[in-house]
Amino acid sequence: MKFEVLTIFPEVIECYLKHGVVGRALNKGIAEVKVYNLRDFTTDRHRKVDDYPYGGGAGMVMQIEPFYNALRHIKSDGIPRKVILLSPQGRRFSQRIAKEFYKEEKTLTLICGRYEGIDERIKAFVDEEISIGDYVLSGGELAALVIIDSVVRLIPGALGDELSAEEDSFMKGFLDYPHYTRPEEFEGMRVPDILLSGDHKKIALWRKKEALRNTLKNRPDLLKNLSAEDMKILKELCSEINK
Ligand SMILES: Nc1nonc1C(=O)N[C@H]1C[C@@H]1c1ccc(S(N)(=O)=O)cc1
Repeated sequence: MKFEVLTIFPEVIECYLKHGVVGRALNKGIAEVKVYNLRDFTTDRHRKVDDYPYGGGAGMVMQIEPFYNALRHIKSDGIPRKVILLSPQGRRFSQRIAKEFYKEEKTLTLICGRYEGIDERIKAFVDEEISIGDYVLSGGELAALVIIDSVVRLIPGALGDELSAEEDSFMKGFLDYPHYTRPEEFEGMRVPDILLSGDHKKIALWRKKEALRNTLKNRPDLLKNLSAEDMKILKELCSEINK
């Protein structure tokens, strides 16, 4: 899986790519990220990337030319890619969209805006606009990293042998179960005995029940299309809660 990021702060992206799951995936060669500094695609000696907005108003707007020059350079290889603009106005990103991007197997070219955004004419060169949430960030770089991280986790081998993306909570369609590790007791709070029992079948059932409990409490909207087994567990849980 290949990613390309257009940004005025390449170091923000490059720093994140040195660590953790994404860093290991890049070192293994199962993912590739190319970061392009927009200032390298300017034509003036000040390497200017923004200007005052037509119509007045506060803030600055990113100029289209550096993005256009960068995209023309990048696209000259003729490889199919999906050009994505990160902005609060885009389609809301989710695990489902991460899977969609992964399965498409196209290079994802991520355009990161700053300031008040990018000249509207950028949309003539964009395939899709994506938002990671209903808030305004200082830059699209965090959103680009969210997409890179969540898609890279789906690549076989990215999570290492002991884990798989299928284990991720949102991959199963609901929230995760609680996790514990040593010590067995901390400030009077004990690890649930079931987790110390060694009975893997009962532990799996407990984890499913607690995942459903968390989902019922925090994201009931995710409780749809449950299997008959999960529905049975959910009903038991509801009767316990209503006792
Ligand atoms: N949320 C987000 N999800 O992805 N990107 C997000 C984000 O906040 N990016 C901001 C830096 C840039 C930006 C882009 C567009 C606009 S605008 N003029 O469209 O309002 C405002 C701000």
